[in-house]
Amino acid sequence: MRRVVVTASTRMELSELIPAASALPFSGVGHLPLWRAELAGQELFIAQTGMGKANAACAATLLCERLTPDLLVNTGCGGAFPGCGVGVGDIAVADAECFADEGVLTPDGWRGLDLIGIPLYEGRGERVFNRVPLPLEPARRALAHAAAEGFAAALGPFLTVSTCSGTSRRGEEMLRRFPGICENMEGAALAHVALIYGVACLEVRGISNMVEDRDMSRWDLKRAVGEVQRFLFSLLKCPDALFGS
Ligand SMILES: O=C(O)c1cccc(C(=O)CC[C@H]2O[C@@H](n3cnc4c(=O)[nH]cnc43)[C@H](O)[C@@H]2O)c1
Repeated sequence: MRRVVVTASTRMELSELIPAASALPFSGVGHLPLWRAELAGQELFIAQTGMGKANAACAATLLCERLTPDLLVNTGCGGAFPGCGVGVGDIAVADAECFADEGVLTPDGWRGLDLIGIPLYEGRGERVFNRVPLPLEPARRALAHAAAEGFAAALGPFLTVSTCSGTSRRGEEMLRRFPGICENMEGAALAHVALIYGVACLEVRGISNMVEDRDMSRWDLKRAVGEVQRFLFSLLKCPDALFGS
């Protein structure tokens, strides 16, 4: 039976998926709040990682060590960069993840880890500095599934940050570092651990806000996490869409 592990940083981002999948609490994987279900002939684990890169990397390591998943799916909400093709309530699918804060601030501006010359990951013919590649086929199948099921969605690179971009100016600065459609706080860490363990990784997020001057009245966390969980549940019920036929 194929094993799929879904992660999100907060309980709110899993609040509809857990009951929809009839998942039950499962203990024994470190400190992690975890649920287990069987869905469409697959074993599904749903884990709450906590917010940010440190929590995400710790959780992903535990999950890869203890559960040896066939696929790691990271979900939750995220901010969309204006003009990238998605808005609040839409779905963003990652084709790569970038550690967008890791680098050097030089007198001539910010530079990525290639300036230092020491990769974050080296192996299987790859040297990864800031940009962690994600397997393209699961991402393309997820995008096609979104279109088929009537969800507005876009595919593109995601940026993972420690400091959320709460101004348009900061958002523009981040896009000068790396092209991207969606900002978040965990994805690159999960993609990085999945790469180390050789586990396929997919990231799908619901857009809760635009990356712009911070105005919480324009955010819709509830709609974002609702849409992405409905989308993800529909995807998880279709092993062909998840793994290919
Ligand atoms: O209060 C704020 O200014 C604020 C800024 C960014 C995110 C939050 C949250 O409460 C959610 C954190 C959670 O959601 C992801 N997320 C959602 N939108 C963004 C964003 O624009 N930039 C970065 N991360 C975002 C993130 O992955 C966290 O897990 C509050």
